[in-house]
Amino acid sequence: MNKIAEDRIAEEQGSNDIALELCALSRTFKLKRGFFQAEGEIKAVNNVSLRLYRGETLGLVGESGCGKSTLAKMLLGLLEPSSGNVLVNGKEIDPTQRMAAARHIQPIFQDPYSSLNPRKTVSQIVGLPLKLHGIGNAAEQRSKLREMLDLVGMPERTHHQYPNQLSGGQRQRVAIARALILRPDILICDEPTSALDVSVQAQILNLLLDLKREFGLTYLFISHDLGVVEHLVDRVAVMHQGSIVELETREKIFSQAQHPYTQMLLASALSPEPGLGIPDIVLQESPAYVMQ
Ligand SMILES: Nc1ncnc2c1ncn2[C@@H]1O[C@H](COP(=O)(O)OP(=O)(O)OP(=O)(O)O)[C@@H](O)[C@H]1O
Repeated sequence: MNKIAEDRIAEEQGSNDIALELCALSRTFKLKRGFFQAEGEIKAVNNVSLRLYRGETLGLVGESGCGKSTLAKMLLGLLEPSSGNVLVNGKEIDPTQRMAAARHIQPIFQDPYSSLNPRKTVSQIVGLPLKLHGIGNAAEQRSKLREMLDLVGMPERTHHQYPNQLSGGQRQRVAIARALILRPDILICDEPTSALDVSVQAQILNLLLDLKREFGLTYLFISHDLGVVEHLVDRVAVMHQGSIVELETREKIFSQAQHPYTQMLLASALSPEPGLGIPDIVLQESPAYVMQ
């Protein structure tokens, strides 16, 4: 989909308030010579331009290795783009100003266990951003902390526990509380439920929906699970080999997908064969679909 189509969607939504803008973002990795591979480079993200409108949930889907996490890291200022830039609320992210960007944009990663410090308690983990950013005095910090832990459904008895004493779902609740304690506008959710049991997945997704309403958040929701995406997002961007090949409203993607790769993703998601997954197809060049 091109920019004109994106602008049309913005018009239909009655919004051109842009929370996050990616302008021709690319990231190349150098590949060292190895046993199975020659020296070279890989364009993990190739000239991606996207806008997230305030209050929307944009799904980013694509098979493993298509560049979703690389894109997410650049949005969070954790990885420098090879070219292009990222604007958060109209201001460019400078990777050296990560602290400033953290007030507006926060991540939730797939594996809450590895993203939580095992030597800190729940209260220490969630309270740390307030301390680092010098927000409020000690009493105010304690009250914000309790309020946030309450909102994400962490009972008081867990507040002094360590990550290894929590369930997977509780760990993800802690990660969500930590992401929200600074009251950011935008959450980058990178496969936030794929490490969880199915029953817990639904609870965490519902929590994310409730918090979005409560705080008026904007979400970039990265997932390979089209079932989850269908229930959660307003628009879907389909990524293939580093590029966005289709970007449309959820309704259009799920009922009238145009790009052959999107059609194939949808077909494999519906496949009755367990474990079939998404085949790694190589598309023929179809420049008409590639966003400029
Ligand atoms: N630090 C790195 N050095 C070299 N190549 C990298 C590096 N990080 C990612 N890549 C490559 O870039 C491509 C995109 O990787 P990325 O992790 O962004 O994909 P992904 O879509 O998030 O996959 P998954 O869903 O499996 O997490 C892959 O081919 C990967 O091997």
